[in-house]
Amino acid sequence: MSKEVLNELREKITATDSQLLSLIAKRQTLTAKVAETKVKHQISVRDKSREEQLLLRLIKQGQECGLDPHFITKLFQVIIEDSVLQQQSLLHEWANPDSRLQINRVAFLGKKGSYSYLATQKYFSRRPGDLVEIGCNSFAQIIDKVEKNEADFAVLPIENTSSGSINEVFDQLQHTRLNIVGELTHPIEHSLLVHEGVRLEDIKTVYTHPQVFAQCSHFLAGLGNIEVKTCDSTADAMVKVGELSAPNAAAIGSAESGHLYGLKAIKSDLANQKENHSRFIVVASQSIKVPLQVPAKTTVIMSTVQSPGALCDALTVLKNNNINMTKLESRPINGNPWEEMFYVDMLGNIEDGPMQLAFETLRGMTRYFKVLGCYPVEEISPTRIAASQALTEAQKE
Ligand SMILES: O=C(O)C(=O)C[C@]1(C(=O)O)C=C[C@@H](O)C=C1
Repeated sequence: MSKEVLNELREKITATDSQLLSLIAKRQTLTAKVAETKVKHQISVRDKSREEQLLLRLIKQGQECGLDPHFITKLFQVIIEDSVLQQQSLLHEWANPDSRLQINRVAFLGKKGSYSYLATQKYFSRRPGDLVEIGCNSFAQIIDKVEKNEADFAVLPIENTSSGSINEVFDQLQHTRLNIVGELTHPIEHSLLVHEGVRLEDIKTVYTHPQVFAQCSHFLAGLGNIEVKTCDSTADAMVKVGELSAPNAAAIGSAESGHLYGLKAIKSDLANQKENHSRFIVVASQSIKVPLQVPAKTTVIMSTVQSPGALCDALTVLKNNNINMTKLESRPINGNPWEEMFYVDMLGNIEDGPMQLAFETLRGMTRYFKVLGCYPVEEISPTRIAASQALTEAQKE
């Protein structure tokens, strides 16, 4: 193929991609109007049966043009997820006009390129206002920035699918007056980052964050006799290796961020578990109002009385009010040996009748009870039934 033919084809692809972008933008304008209508008529943002119909039709239509049903499913799941999140964030803005800021000052762990930095970018890309990044060295410093009004929000990692709960963050939440106003899940894809030309067998020292060390322990054990040096964040690990001229050092971090420090990924997918995701919470001084059309989560902390079955009794209150608990974590109470503070995440809006009833009962039977926040659920489970149904139908034809 001559170079001119290739160039001509590429120009056509570029033009087609531009049309695709315009169509996606047009779809977004339409879904924003849908959001307005839903607010007026108090209809839920998510309508899974509409999504199913939509996917079924698209898969069929796509097949007529020779497009793979798996590809169509994946593509539209992403488009619908974006549409739901976009609508949720519009509804949130309309319900909380005072929280709309021109500038969002956000404190997070590490520097440019840390996973918390990537999560911050992702979360605030959907929100109005410019982002001012405030990189911090510790969780305590992050919380302090918001408490002293030097930052409007803090983004904190709370749990990871490989290494579990991040205890230090739970402990910070015990003592702060800040509120949880949001959450997000971000894929954590660890790569081994080195200077150009460095090979795996040259590496003698790996710089990493302790949580990342835990998440990649199998890979690191397989490297044999190497020295592991811990850093405050993955970005610090990248800075360190970026500055070192030694050809035998590597950092573990996101490949996407490695280039910020002149580093290149020589090995990816280092985590013990393939599905390696972190859940982050967003905290602020003021609580927010979550519109009833948006799926919500509420988080509380409580300490129960010291009697047999006290925790079980407290959780039964949730069960009796048909409240679905999504996480239960316990942490020691500082200064009270063998006593525990329980963190409970549950699905539902704090304004729901059953939740109010449950909290009233819990306040009366626990030693300590505090709502940490009610916030929109940001995890959008893709509509799968429709996809598998359509695939079966397509195979039959
Ligand atoms: O049709 C709606 O009700 C929409 O909100 C739009 C849309 C979509 O993007 O197609 C998004 C969310 C709903 O779950 C269903 C469909």
